[in-house]
Amino acid sequence: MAGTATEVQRLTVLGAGSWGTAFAKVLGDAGRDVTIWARRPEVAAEIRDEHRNSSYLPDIELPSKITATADPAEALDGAQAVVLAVPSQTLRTNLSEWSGLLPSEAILVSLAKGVELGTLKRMSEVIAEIARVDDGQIVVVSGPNLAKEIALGQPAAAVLACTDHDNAKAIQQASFNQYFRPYTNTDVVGCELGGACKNVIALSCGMAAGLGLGANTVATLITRGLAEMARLGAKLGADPLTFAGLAGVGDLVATCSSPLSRNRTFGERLGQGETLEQALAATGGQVAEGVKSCTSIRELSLSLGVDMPITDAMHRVCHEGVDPRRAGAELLGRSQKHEWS
Ligand SMILES: NC(=O)c1ccc[n+]([C@@H]2O[C@H](COP(=O)([O-])OP(=O)(O)OC[C@H]3O[C@@H](n4cnc5c(N)ncnc54)[C@H](O)[C@@H]3O)[C@@H](O)[C@H]2O)c1
Ligand SMILES: O=P(O)(O)OC[C@H](O)CO
Repeated sequence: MAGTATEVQRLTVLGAGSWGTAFAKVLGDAGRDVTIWARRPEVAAEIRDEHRNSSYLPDIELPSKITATADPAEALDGAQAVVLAVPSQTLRTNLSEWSGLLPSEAILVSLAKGVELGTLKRMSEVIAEIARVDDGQIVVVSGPNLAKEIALGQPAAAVLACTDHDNAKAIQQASFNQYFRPYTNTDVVGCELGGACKNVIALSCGMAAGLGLGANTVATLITRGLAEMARLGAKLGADPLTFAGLAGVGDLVATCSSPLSRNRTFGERLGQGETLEQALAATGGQVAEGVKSCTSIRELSLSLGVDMPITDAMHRVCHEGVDPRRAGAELLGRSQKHEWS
């Protein structure tokens, strides 16, 4: 943990969705110069000229420190840190298009919470592969960070995980402000698994709510969800303490209980009887990562021999047409066991 963190003043955020825009605001409110890349030129123009992103964060005024462009080369020019704020399943394609433009020394900051379908890789693994950087150059952001609340300036904390403490510290200094308190951590595996797995558990909690079930059921799903993500983490070398922290319990509680969560809302729609297609159509183009990550995390758990029954149930409801009530009954009817076995 020796060394001095470089001061990061100029950052680029690639992705102008909910979290990319809210995180850019965090950085701007911390006094940093931020350029957002937006896929749609009209979104870039609105951010640059009117300091708003009405598609994703209506009614939020963005700091004047933030500018935007739809040209990735212009966005990345001179960046000391590059924040990747696109969905986990498109990150590989997005990053492949940008990799030749990334400043070689820039710290790469990952906001995405998911496990890639097919490769079963965590986001930092995808970034290291495509950008050809060491893992010490990649900082993972995780924790209870519902974008709208952060954009409103409501107090929240996060974890910045990196194997290189100085790089985590540099992003900590760049993002710390009056309402956003980032902590550093070196457990990248645990922080990424926590962020990806909690989306699947939030689907299940939403589904329970959609079925008219109450707080006991939700608390059971959160707690047993924590147990299954911790089992997966243990198998992959994560620090068990991470799951007791912001990237574990913290994010589970926020995502599984807030109506602002896209994953919880998605699950609620399924619980109310909507089909996958109907629930997808209602997302307004915003990503509910758990819908795809339930499949990749399930495959990962099967390949490692880790029991993840809630994740398995969510995969079967989302992708095998199993009725939520039946999935719930099957979860309850599994063989009896010790709490920690
Ligand atoms: N929204 C939150 O509260 C929040 C908080 C923490 C982490 N996250 C994570 O951050 C990541 C991004 O989430 P978000 O909320 O900003 O998502 P979003 O759906 O609001 O925005 C996604 C952004 O990616 C862009 N994009 C680029 N290429 C794309 C493609 N091929 N397909 C779809 N979109 C593409 C979109 O234009 C959009 O600007 C996710 O992994 C999410 O789990 C979100
Ligand atoms: O809206 P969700 O369900 O993608 O959750 C957002 C964040 O990950 C909460 O920390």
